[in-house]
Amino acid sequence: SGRCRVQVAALCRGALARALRMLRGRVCVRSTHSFVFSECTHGNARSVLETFDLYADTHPSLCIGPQTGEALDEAVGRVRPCRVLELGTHCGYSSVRMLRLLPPAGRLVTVELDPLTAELGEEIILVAGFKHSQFQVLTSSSAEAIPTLRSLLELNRGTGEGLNLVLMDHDPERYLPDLLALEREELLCPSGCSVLLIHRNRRAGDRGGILGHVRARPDCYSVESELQFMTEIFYQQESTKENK
Ligand SMILES: C[S@@+](CC[C@H](N)C(=O)[O-])C[C@H]1O[C@@H](n2cnc3c(N)ncnc32)[C@H](O)[C@@H]1O
Repeated sequence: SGRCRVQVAALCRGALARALRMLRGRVCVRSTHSFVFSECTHGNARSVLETFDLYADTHPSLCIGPQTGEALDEAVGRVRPCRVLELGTHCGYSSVRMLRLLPPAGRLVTVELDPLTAELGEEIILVAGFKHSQFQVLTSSSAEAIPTLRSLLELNRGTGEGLNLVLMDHDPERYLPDLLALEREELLCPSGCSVLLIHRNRRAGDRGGILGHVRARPDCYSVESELQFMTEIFYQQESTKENK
């Protein structure tokens, strides 16, 4: 019974730790949202981003922040994507960063697992001045969202259409399975798609095994750049490459 008590105590500690983590996550979302909502100039995406950065100067924050944000801006400016997928909306910081740089026909689908976070993130994107014709927030896990994207984005198979940019900042454990699902569903644009992976700690050094997958498939993948907090991989189907 001694061992049983120890096991019960360990279970309780695990449950408590999980509950605290969730609570902290929610506190972070609520306080980030209310700070940005009350301090920014509504309708002004730049002011929204500056207010997020101001908040992160003095509070813990899950947003990618200005440094990685600039690397993201550079990628969006270079790719000029028409169709963007973001996994992990959180409060909408990276969504706003990308939306402000999309070409006029550009559209963003962003996926957030937590319903409260999705709601608050969506509100911030609207506050920044973007319209539902430009973006959509899906409240679901990435695994559930991916199979719905073809009809949502009105993509027809075999027409060469697809996502031009994917930003993964949800859960490094999901990076590889979600990339495999995007491949399986033929959602990556055959003529080229940049996949940006955010990594925040050393443990995510192998980006959840995704780099192994990419390096084993040189026919359709290359590693474009590996920055401190962001890795860019490029997908292109061999048949669309010139002068092979
Ligand atoms: C680090 S935050 C994203 C930060 C955001 N890119 C930014 O810069 O503001 C990660 C978010 O992903 C969400 N998330 C975690 N696992 C997920 C999954 N499997 N599918 C969708 N969202 C997920 C979390 O709820 C959290 O809000």
